[in-house]
Amino acid sequence: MMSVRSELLERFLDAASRGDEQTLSLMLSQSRELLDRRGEQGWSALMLTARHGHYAAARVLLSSGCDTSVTNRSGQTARDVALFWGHRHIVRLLTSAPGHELRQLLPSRDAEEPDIHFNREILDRMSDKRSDGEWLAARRASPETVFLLFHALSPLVLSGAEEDEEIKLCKLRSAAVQELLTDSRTLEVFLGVEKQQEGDGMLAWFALSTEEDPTQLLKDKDPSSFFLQGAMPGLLRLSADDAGVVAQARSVLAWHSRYRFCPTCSSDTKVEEAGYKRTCLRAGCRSLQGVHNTCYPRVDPVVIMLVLHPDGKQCMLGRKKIFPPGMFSCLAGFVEPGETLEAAVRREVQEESGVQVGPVHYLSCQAWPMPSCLMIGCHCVAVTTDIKVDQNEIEEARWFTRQQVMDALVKDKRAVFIMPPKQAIAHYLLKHWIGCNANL
Ligand SMILES: NC(=O)C1=CN([C@@H]2O[C@H](COP(=O)(O)OP(=O)(O)OC[C@H]3O[C@@H](n4cnc5c(N)ncnc54)[C@H](O)[C@@H]3O)[C@@H](O)[C@H]2O)C=CC1
Ligand SMILES: [Mg+2]
Ligand SMILES: [Mg+2]
Ligand SMILES: [Mg+2]
Ligand SMILES: [Zn+2]
Repeated sequence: MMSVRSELLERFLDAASRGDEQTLSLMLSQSRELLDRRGEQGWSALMLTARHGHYAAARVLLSSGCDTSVTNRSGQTARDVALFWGHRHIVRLLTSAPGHELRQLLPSRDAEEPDIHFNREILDRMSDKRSDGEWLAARRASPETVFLLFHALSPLVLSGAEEDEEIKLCKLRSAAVQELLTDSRTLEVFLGVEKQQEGDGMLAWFALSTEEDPTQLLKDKDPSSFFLQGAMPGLLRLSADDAGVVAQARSVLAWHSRYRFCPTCSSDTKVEEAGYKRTCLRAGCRSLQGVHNTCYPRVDPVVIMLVLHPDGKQCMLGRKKIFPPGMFSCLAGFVEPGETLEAAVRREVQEESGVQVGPVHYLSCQAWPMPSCLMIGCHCVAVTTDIKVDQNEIEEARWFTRQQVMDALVKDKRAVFIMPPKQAIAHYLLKHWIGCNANL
């Protein structure tokens, strides 16, 4: 028996083969995700209209923002199919298709990966050492080893930083944390060894965390050290090197604090692999057979996108109620199970602004440890432009011109909105679209 979903798709593809534009439009208005899907033969609706020379039906698909670059199993696009079967009017239509033009509005990627806040990796994680007890014990005992302290997911930092200065992590040595290391309540996560090192020693880093204030167990507490209050904006003020380490440590610790019990059977668990695994203590638990992702730290993928107007001169930004006054940023949303990044971008934009999106282009990503998101940054082009915001999530969404974005970037007095902070990937998506140089 065919599932309802694939039956729907076969009906849609059949309408494309017959050139039945009414059915195509009707079905798309109910379920837009049919647009670029391929059937059992590997053909999309657009390819079928191209195969049979149905001009009007092909236009219906194109005006819905259909992706002209999709290929069948032989690697042919709809345009290739039309060319092969001699439907020249369709070839012409596809060559000048809006999808084709819209795609050109998408800025290309930088040759180098951008150095966005939280992304820098100064440590080699050495995951193969996580189960090597002897090696870990030696690193733990080494006087040079760096220990970071966390309490309620906040790192211990050094005071003294002025308002606009970087906040520094308090890096403790082995001798200071002896009591913490032997306390059974301490949670320990091995973070890795420094990549850039003088000499031939290995400089390892660990994160330590306890439920009660761990500084009570410190030998010689630095009176000027304190736990950062709240994630924002403190974590954004860390240096790029420290921010990368904290992104890793905070996400793993947040996972421990939220997944204390086995998600499969709710029994107690024990920590293994230097803080990277929790194993159920109940013999016979299903999570002990094979590999279960419930035993490992979680990462939640989130798409974040700058929606470009089909005129190429404007972009859409929205604001949540919790944003500081005047700030507008890119729309974002969690990727749902069984969804591609492109589909997630189209769905979230549609849900939050009512705007339909055509082509989507991945640009770059950012670790976002609140508590463990991976922000997947995209540009995309809208195929409709009327905004109708989802009041639950977004207070307001608007189209902004390039000039307005430029004014906001340089904090000109004419600026009509405030940019998201430069540490957020939303800022980078905007800046990349404007094509500014790094000095801005
Ligand atoms: N670095 C940056 O520039 C930005 C980062 N973000 C981050 O992206 C995250 C997601 O963006 P939203 O617009 O809030 O997502 P969203 O548009 O999917 O809406 C959030 C809602 O989705 C539901 N949801 C679905 N899956 C979830 C999951 N795995 N965890 C939590 N809630 C889930 C909840 O009901 C939640 O209230 C934010 O929590 C924020 O931390 C958001 C914007 C900018
Ligand atoms: Mg959202
Ligand atoms: Mg949403
Ligand atoms: Mg969502
Ligand atoms: Zn279990």
